[in-house]
Amino acid sequence: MEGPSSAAAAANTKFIVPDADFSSQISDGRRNSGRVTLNVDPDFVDVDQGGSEDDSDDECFEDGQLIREPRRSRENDAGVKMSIGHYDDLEEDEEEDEEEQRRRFAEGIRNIHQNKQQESFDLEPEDSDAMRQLVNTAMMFNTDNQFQRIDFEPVGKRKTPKIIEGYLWGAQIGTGSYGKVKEVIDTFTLTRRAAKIMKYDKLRKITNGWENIRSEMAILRRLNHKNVIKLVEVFNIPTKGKVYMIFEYCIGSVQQLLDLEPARRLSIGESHAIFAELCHGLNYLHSKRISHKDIKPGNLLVAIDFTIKICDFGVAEQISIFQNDGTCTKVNGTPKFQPPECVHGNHSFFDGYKADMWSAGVTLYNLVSGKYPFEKPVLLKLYECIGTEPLVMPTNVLLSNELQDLLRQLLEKDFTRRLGCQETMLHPWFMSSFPEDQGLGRIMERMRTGDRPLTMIPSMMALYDGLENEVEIDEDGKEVVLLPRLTIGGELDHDTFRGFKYLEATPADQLLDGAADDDALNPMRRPSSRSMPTSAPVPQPIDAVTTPVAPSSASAEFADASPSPQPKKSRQRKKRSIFACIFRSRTDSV
Ligand SMILES: Nc1ncnc2c1ncn2[C@@H]1O[C@H](COP(=O)(O)OP(=O)(O)OP(=O)(O)O)[C@@H](O)[C@H]1O
Repeated sequence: MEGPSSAAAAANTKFIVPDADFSSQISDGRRNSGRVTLNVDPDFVDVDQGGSEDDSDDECFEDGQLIREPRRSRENDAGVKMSIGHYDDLEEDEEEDEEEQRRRFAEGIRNIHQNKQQESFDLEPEDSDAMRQLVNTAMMFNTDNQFQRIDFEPVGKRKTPKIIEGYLWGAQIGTGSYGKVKEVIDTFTLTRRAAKIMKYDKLRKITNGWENIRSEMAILRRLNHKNVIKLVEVFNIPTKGKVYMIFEYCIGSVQQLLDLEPARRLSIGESHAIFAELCHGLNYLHSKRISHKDIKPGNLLVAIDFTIKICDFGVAEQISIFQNDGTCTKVNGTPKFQPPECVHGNHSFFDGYKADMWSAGVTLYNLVSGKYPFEKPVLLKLYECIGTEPLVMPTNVLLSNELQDLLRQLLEKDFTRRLGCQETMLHPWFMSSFPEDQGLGRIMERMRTGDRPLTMIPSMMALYDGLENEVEIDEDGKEVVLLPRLTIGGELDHDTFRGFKYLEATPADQLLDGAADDDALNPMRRPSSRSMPTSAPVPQPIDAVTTPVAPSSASAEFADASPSPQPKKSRQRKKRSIFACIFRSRTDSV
């Protein structure tokens, strides 16, 4: 499929761009309504929709074609309990003043939108002083019944917060040949995500750019496995000329792990742990008749719970169900990881599954030794080397006989004799275990303390600095400070900034802490296509539909999770800040 020749043409393209129906939907709803709604309550139950959100990700695709899942119109969110700009059910209590200020804030933001006609409100250098003034007016907060004005730093030094399609944008966390990858937080589900941003122009310039992206989306939406990256959502903004793919968030790639090591290699136990997860992911892909064709450490991401996720399906191929083998004809991938049958020109076809196993073999070789089995500075020489030269085991590390045997069988030049995925998983080295401290433990420690803090903090500060403590009334009627004020004098107060702890905590920490009962460590998210993009069963909040629920406490998930015949006295929650929700959410990988 040809890529659209212009943004206008893109708007008519069925592949990514919303169809006419959707265009009219969004003109009613959020996109053109000029409203920014930070819908931040994870307990939110959409009463209008009967508490059951039938927004499975399948709506993104119709007849094999990708269509944009329309965002629900904010006009219908009468049931929203904690969304800036919607306070239909606002209880009259001592906090109304503050709510009033929030409403004023949201109104200011709406003003900006009406004037600027775009989803985000980041100021570019060419923006006028008048516009800046307008933003300043909108960014007023009230801490002690006194308006405060946020002074803009010189434009260019720091961008103002940006919210696009409900995602609050953080910093760039990666770059690929197709575009940038940025960290975002979904303000609906309050989950950390990674957004891959691709420009139409760039996609047009890359050979098969549009085809590859389209194929990546089509393949990814069918996949649901713990070792395969999850595609949460896809949308585009024709006026910006950009396509956005929202993925589950990962803290880094295996390549980054290797780069952190002085010797550029991992221990045998670490390599084994990563290779085992890679094989589980590949086995799943092959069972779905998908050949990845670009397996390498750079395309293995490490999730926050330290599972390995295969990513980058740009050149992956869906093998026809009418083929009884993995025959592929299109050669793609990274040269050093390509098998002889792809680079040597002796074959008119190759087995995609076996090609993946070769790449997995090169990856394993690279993990344990930091070297590549076939390496040459010039591409043609490299290809010749892969096709003809015998495999030599690395000399910088001592490999066990079993590991050497596995490498030989994976890096077998004759693909008909090469090990398949299931055979690999039955190999003695694969099945052997390693001391626990040689597994991913060391990696976990390193990455846990690595440089992946929440990069949206400055944006959240700009939007929410000055909010009061989050308070909850417990069962005895006592006030419990759930989340203390996060800032002192415009600076993050690290002593009270519990979020960092939660963001960095592992599930084991939670158990050790005995904190599993703590609300703050049990993220509650409403069921949504955004947090459950796959075919995972969505809990049906029947109780929530039929039973009137307390406005701010009982979520559908809660209702489901509390089947006790003696209903507990529901907690009365005064208010909840976006910070608290975000820190609860961490990532849905956990
Ligand atoms: N879900 C994610 N979470 C965290 N970081 C990510 C995520 N996806 C991608 N990245 C980072 O962004 C980088 C580029 O992503 P990706 O490989 O998907 O882009 P690409 O354009 O397809 O790249 P390539 O040049 O390999 O084709 C990755 O190496 C990784 O560091």
